[in-house]
Amino acid sequence: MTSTTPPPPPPPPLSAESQADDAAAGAHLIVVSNRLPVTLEQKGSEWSFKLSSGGLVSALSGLKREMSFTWVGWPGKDFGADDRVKIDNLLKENACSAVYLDDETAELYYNGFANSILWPLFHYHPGEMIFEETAWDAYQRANEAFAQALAAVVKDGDLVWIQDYHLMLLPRMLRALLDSSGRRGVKIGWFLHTPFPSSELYRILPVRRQILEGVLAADLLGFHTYDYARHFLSSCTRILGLQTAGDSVDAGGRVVRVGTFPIGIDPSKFSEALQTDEVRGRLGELERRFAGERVIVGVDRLDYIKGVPQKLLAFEQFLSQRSDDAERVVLVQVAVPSRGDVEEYRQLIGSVNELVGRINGRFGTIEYTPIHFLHRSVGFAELVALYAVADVCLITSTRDGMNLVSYEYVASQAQRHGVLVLSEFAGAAQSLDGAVIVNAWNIEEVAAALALALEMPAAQREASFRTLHKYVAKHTAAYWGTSFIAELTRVRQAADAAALLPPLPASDAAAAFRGATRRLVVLDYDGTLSATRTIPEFARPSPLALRTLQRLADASGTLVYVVSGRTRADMDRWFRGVDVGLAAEHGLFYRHPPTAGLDKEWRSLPAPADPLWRDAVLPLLQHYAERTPGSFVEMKEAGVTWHFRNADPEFGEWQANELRANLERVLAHRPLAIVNANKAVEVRPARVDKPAAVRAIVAELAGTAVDFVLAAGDGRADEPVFAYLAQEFAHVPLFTATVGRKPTAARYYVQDVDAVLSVLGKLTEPPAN
Ligand SMILES: O=P(O)(O)OC[C@H]1O[C@H](O[C@H]2O[C@H](CO)[C@@H](O)[C@H](O)[C@H]2O)[C@H](O)[C@@H](O)[C@@H]1O
Ligand SMILES: O=c1ccn([C@@H]2O[C@H](COP(=O)(O)OP(=O)(O)O)[C@@H](O)[C@H]2O)c(=O)[nH]1
Repeated sequence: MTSTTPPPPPPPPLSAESQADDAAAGAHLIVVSNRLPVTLEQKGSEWSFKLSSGGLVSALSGLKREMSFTWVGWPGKDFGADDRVKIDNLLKENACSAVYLDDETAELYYNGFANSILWPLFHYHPGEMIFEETAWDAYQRANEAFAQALAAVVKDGDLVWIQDYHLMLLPRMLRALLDSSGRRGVKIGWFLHTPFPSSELYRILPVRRQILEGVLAADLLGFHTYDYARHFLSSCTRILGLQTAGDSVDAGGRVVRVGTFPIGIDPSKFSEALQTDEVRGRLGELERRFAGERVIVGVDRLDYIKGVPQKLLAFEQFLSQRSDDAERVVLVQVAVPSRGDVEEYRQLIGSVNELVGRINGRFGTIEYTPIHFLHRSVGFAELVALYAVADVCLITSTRDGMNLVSYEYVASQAQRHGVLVLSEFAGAAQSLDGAVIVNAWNIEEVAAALALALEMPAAQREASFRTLHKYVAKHTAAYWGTSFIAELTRVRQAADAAALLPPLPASDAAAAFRGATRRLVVLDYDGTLSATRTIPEFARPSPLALRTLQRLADASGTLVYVVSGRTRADMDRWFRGVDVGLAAEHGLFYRHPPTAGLDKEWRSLPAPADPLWRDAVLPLLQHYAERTPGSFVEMKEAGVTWHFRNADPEFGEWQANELRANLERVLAHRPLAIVNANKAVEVRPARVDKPAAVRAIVAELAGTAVDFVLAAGDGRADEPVFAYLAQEFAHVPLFTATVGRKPTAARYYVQDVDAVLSVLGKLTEPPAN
């Protein structure tokens, strides 16, 4: 080991503040985490408060200038009523607020569910997972307690940032409470600090749906790496059947943004500590202690995800390959005790102790102890001195959300330019270019990497260090916090409009209906009058839907049109005997109701004639149907549709993208439209769409002084209908509604198909009094 001179001053941190949106300025941020980052101590009858340091606390330091914030979390244990009052006051003075959980709930929620079910599953250890209903109940209770506590402090326009796997039901529970109390413009973000596993593993979880649905009520979901985000998106597609893009989930019409925000540290804390007398003094002592030896450092919570046994075995292998006269190498392993209440962690301690004993017994001498094993936490000065003295930092996590130790080592190595040997299974491996990346399960490979790291020439170490340091200095905890909050502010701007969308006021609509004499009702079919089904044939109108439509049609002066993408044949069959007008194949064909006083025959929009287009399209669609199990081709009179609702959802989307590209090539310059439908790709004559049909219908009703209009639809094809009606009937009582709350051209929203039928039913009911 060479001696160490004081490190150079730290490079200036790159500002992340510039990222913060202007829109975020002045907003109030509420950070929610399982544990409040505080230590509460009682002296006599008084309580004292100390803020702990940590990644999140550092992250918020970057936001303090932009906004005020409050921290909401569990204070670590339950307190009696008298103490609660004092503690609440103390916390309030320090911008914190406690969520109290009784000790049994806290134990079952934290150790029983979060740490015994979600933690092992998310880290690819399903074998360690023990699912118990009582723990799940406690998890729900604890999340509900958080929701109640938050609902008491959240105000209109606040930003709420929820942390981690402990609180995955909270976004949904909180959203429900905020909606029911009429709070507006609250933005909810959620960040996962652990990995999100492959959907193949995630689907083991008995409550997999509830957990996904819980977080999907947020506006922005953050992950450390794109891999984790990708796995999450895939689970949403496979388990909930939702449509996803690379950066979002369509949660029933509400777009939830999914992004990657790799966390960092506050590197100046380490570079500044290295200038202090305490750390320099300790560093000098360590250098003397390890003179003539090379030092490898390991710092991990003693958790099965950290791969400590793998690290010890790799070190043993490395030692076994060294000649007797080679320079001595020691491993200083800090193993911070963790989660001792959980059985798997207790077992780990036993096996690690055994390995340390065996290796020290095998390679140790009176003068030389190969492994210095510290089963305890160390103070900050000691930790920084240890990082600084080490020639190599070895991280062998078998899975790890990020791993901040790797960043901290880099931040402490300005002088020595030590080598970081980092498991590819830590999130940090995706960012820390310049580290020696290893498969932690491959003992030979890790042993070889240790040899390589210890022999690496100074110039190469320096070059690697520069790359690593540049990243760590820029992607700080503050940068992480600021980027997430800036994005949360941005994503919500579009969603705000949808959040402000009012529900269709059924009684106002009924009053206007009663007051009118000539009424027009335009209704989409799939997703509006009938819930979407896996097989299109099964989506027949229910007896209730048919009864409701007939009652409407019976109201004198009321013209009801069902405007659908279905074929004339389907529409004819399904609505036989019901006195409604129909539009089929997205408006290509339409027909007036018998009560319109017009000829009842099907009419057709003038579609461009190109009789041969099917010859070009059909073989291509059939080719995709054969190659995509579960998909099929539906022939319509004028259009043709390839459905993939029943195919593997990801493979289906992939094939649909490919098919669209091929169709665009084959159909270039033909008067045809390639339409992205819900889990389907449709080809049909161009310039035929629903608003064109509604326009034609209205034109043919000319002379009819319509004095009430109601329209409802759930899809993208219905949006131009709403826009057209708003323009055409600007001076008439107009009730347009999208099904499901989302950005829309409609004036209102209706929750779902049942709610649509209920609103339609109310129109013809006699007034309440
Ligand atoms: O306090 P414990 O329950 O014992 O656990 C400590 C923390 O472990 C997890 O940390 C994760 O977050 C780090 C920062 O994002 C990341 O580097 C690491 O890979 C993760 O394991 C856990 O998510 C926290 O809730 C715990 O407090
Ligand atoms: O005795 C110690 C040794 C380390 N650490 C800190 O524990 C954190 C570990 O974070 P990491 O992301 O590596 O893993 P986690 O434990 O969160 O899974 C780092 O900030 C370390 O500095 C600590 O608190 N006490």
